[in-house]
Amino acid sequence: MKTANYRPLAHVLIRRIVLLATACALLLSVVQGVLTYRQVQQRFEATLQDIVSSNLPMLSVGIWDIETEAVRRQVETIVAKPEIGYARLNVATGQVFEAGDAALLRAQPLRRFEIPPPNNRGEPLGTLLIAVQPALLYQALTQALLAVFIGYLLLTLLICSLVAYVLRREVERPLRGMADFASRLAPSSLTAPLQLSRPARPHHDEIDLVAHGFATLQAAISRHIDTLDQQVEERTRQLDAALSDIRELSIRDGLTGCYNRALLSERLPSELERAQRYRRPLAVVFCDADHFKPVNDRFGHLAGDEVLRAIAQRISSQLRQDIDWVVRFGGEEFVIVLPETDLAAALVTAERLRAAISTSVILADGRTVQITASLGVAAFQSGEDVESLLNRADTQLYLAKQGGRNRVMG
Ligand SMILES: Nc1nc2c(ncn2[C@@H]2O[C@H](COP(=O)(O)OP(=O)(O)OP(=O)(O)O)[C@@H](O)[C@H]2O)c(=O)[nH]1
Repeated sequence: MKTANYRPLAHVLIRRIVLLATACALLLSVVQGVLTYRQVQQRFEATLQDIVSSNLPMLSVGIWDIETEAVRRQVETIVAKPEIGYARLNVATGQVFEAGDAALLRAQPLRRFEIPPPNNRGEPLGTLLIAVQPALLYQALTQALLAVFIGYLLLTLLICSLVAYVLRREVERPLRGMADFASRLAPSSLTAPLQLSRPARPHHDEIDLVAHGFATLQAAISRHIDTLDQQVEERTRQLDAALSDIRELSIRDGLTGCYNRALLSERLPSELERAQRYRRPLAVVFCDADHFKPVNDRFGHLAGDEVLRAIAQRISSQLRQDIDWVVRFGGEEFVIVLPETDLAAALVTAERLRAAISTSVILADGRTVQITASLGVAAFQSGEDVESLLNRADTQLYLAKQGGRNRVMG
């Protein structure tokens, strides 16, 4: 998977939570700001009402008694309040008293209060115009809004930090651990356990389920690989056995179980090479059943086969196990290879073979077949090739046949 586009899930979640929380904090700040603004204004209004209700009666008395100085002081007393920026008293007689910052007159709407006569009967004695002190209002408003905004901001930061910490610990680290584990998985490390080092919890969650799924999958794959290994081992064993069988079939004669000519061609050259190199003796015997055709003619081909098997068995029984070897050269003719054997010893062996073959063969059906064999012996001569050696042994066989059969020549 491409890593360029990779962004940890916990980071995405934290980002979104921070954005949403900030938006919520801003929204709440605005709402809270509006409410605070209204509270501050109400507070101002109450203060104004308070000032007016405590000062209007005294102004009324002052105007009624025409105490100009007292009226002026009263107007100044009103303006001395921090909430009031400017006050102007228009008396019905035309007199004007004012105090405070006259510029505020144009800056904002004025609050107008009628001054009733002391007995509350008759026309108002004048009008009191009041302009509030905007700096104080703004200051109060700003402080309140700032407090609200900073409060929400700190709360948002705190909550986001906690959420980020929890998400990192509970989600990001285990997920990262699983991702690393999955990317490192290889056939050689299939049994390595997934360790997430999570704090102990009373219940399981999705991450535990995925980790458990990993373990189950690993075990299943491991079992599957083991089964495959066993199958491969078993198939290899069967294949080896089949190859061995095929090899045996390819080098054995089906009727007698002796080696065949293919094996002779393959193995005799190396026997000669070894004899040549180490200057060791080696002899070859050609053995051919005498008058075998009449055996077939008289007892039948299957009986002939039986006799051939008996001859092969008799030859093998007279030889050294795992040293000498017998080849069915064709028909009723056998070649016996005698490593580490000189001509004299080979002649002795051949004579033993002849004697073993010439005892009568009792067939499975009880009939008796009398058989003999002629044998020609040749001992390896230094520098000689396979063909020459076989030819010389064959010649000796021919001589044995010519000499009257049932004999050994060499
Ligand atoms: N039953 C059987 N007979 C075989 C087999 N191979 C060859 N023969 C027979 O062996 C006989 C060989 O005959 P010949 O070559 O004339 O030789 P022979 O009768 O043994 O006479 P000499 O070798 O001259 O003593 C033939 O009749 C073949 O049919 C075989 O596998 N089974």
